[in-house]
Amino acid sequence: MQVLKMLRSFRYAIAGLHFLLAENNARFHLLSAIIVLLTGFYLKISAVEWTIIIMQIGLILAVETINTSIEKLCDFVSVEYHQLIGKVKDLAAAAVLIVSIVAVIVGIIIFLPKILSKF
Ligand SMILES: Nc1ncnc2c1ncn2[C@@H]1O[C@H](COP(=O)(O)OP(=O)(O)OP(=O)(O)O)[C@@H](O)[C@H]1O
Repeated sequence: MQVLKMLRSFRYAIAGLHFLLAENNARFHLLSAIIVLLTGFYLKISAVEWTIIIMQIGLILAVETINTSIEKLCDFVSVEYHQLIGKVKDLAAAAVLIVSIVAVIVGIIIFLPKILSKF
């Protein structure tokens, strides 16, 4: 019974992933993740570096998913312009911006020395 419930929740989560992939921002993040993974293979990064990079990618995709979810909820709650809805959406977008900036910095720290050493 418990296993069936878990499987059903998993199916809903997969449906959520489909909704997410319909969003342009999420597609951009996914494409960026693929480029970062390919760069990691090319530059032969270490196991620790892979762990950090994969954690960054997971964090961005998870925060983007929550941001998209908040946007949808806001659109349902208020179709009309409302200052507070604007604030909520801006805050959710800020969360994505924060993790993205951190990921770029982490990417620079890991990849830049390896790229420079190729020249
Ligand atoms: N109902 C609203 N009331 C007030 N401000 C809003 C409202 N809807 C959107 N905004 C403002 O417009 C910005 C962009 O909102 P929007 O819903 O278009 O998000 P988005 O980041 O462009 O996402 P997407 O392109 O994925 O739909 C929000 O961050 C907010 O400042």
